[in-house]
Amino acid sequence: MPAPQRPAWMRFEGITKRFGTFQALEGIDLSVSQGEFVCLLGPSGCGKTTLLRILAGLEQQDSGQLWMGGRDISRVPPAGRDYGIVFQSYALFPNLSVTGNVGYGLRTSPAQRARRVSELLDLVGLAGCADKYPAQLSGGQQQRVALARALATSPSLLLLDEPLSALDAQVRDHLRRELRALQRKLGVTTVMVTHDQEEALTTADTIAVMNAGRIEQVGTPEEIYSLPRTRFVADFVGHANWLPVRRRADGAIDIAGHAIDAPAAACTLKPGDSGTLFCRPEDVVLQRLPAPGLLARVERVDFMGGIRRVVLTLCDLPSLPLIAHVMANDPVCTLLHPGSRWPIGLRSERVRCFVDVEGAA
Ligand SMILES: Nc1ncnc2c1ncn2[C@@H]1O[C@H](COP(=O)(O)OP(=O)(O)OP(=O)(O)O)[C@@H](O)[C@H]1O
Repeated sequence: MPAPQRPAWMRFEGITKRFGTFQALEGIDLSVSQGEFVCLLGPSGCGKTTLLRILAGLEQQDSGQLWMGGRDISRVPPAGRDYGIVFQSYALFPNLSVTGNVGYGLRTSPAQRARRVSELLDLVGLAGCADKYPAQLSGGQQQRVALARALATSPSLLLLDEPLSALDAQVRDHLRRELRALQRKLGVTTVMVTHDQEEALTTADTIAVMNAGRIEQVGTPEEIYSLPRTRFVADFVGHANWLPVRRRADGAIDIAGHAIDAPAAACTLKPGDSGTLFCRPEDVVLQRLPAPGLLARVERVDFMGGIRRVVLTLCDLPSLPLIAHVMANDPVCTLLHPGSRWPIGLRSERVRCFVDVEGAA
C-alpha cells in the first residue's frame, strides 16, 4: 500500500556531513509529517545516528538545511529545538530517584511537577516505582523512565537512538509494542534509529533505508519489504532469493531454460536483457503434483517453529540456493526429505526483476 501523502512538517534538505576525509552523509533529503513514526534503518556505520544527532543539534551538518514546523532550525542550538531524546544506554542520573529523573527538565512549581511526573509514570506503566533508584530497576524499566523523561515537557518531536537494543528479546518485543501504542496515543512525531529490520517493520509508519551515507528508499514497511527498489534494500530487509534471468523475445522470463510468467509491471527487463529475479521465501511454492518447468531438490529443512525453512537448489542451476518458507501445518511438510525433488512455482505477481548493473552486488 503506498504511503498516504501528508504535508511535510519536518524536512531534511541536502544534508551532508564529513568526518575528516570520511563522507558520513551525502545529500540526505527526507520529509516527515506531523504524528508520523519514521525509522532510520540501516547497517552499522551507514550514518543513521549521525543524521539523528544532526536533527537533535548535537552534531552540525556541513551543508543542507533542516526545517521543522515551517522554521529553519539548521543553526538552532539543541535547547531551542523542542524534542525529547532516548538513547540506547539508559543515561539516567544514578543519584536521582525515578521521580527526580523524570521531573529533571520540568521548570514548573513543585506541585505541578509532582502531578506531571505521576501522570508520566502512569503513562509508561511505572506508577509503583516513583521512589526507586535506577540501580533498583530492570533494563526495560530504566528505558521506560528514560521515555517518560523524554516526554515530560510534551515535546513536538521524540528522538529514539536504538532505544531497545540493550534489552533481551522478550522485553524488547513487549516494549516495542508499548512504545508504538504510546506514540499513537500521544500523536508525537517520532524518529527512531535502528539496525533491526523487524523492529522497523513492526513499529514504523515510514522506513528510510540507509546505506553508506545515503537514503536508498523511503516507504511504508509493506513497500520496503514487497517492492524494494534496490538490491541492497531487498537483501537488508528480510531474506531475498536471487536467480539469474533473461527476458525472451516473446516477453516471457527465462530461468535456466524454463519460461516463467511475470507480469509486465514486475519486470523492468526489455526483451533480450539479462537480469536478476528477486523473490521472497514465502513466494516460492513447492507443488505437490508433477508440473513442467522448474524442478528443485531439497537440500535441508530447518525447523523454525511455525514455519519450515526449506533450502533448495534448482536442478538446472545447482550452484544457487533457493529458500522457501512452508507453513508448519501444511501437509507438504511431512514430505520434505533431503534429496526429494519438487516442481517449483513462483508467485508471479510478487516477483521482481532487476537489470544487471556492472559492478553491482
Ligand atoms: N565523531 C566522529 N568522528 C569520526 N567519525 C565518525 C564520528 N561519528 C561517526 N563517525 C563515522 O561516521 C560513520 C557513520 O556513523 P554513525 O554512528 O552515524 O553510523 P550508524 O549507522 O548509526 O552506525 P551504528 O549503528 O554502528 O551506530 C561511521 O563510519 C563512523 O565511524
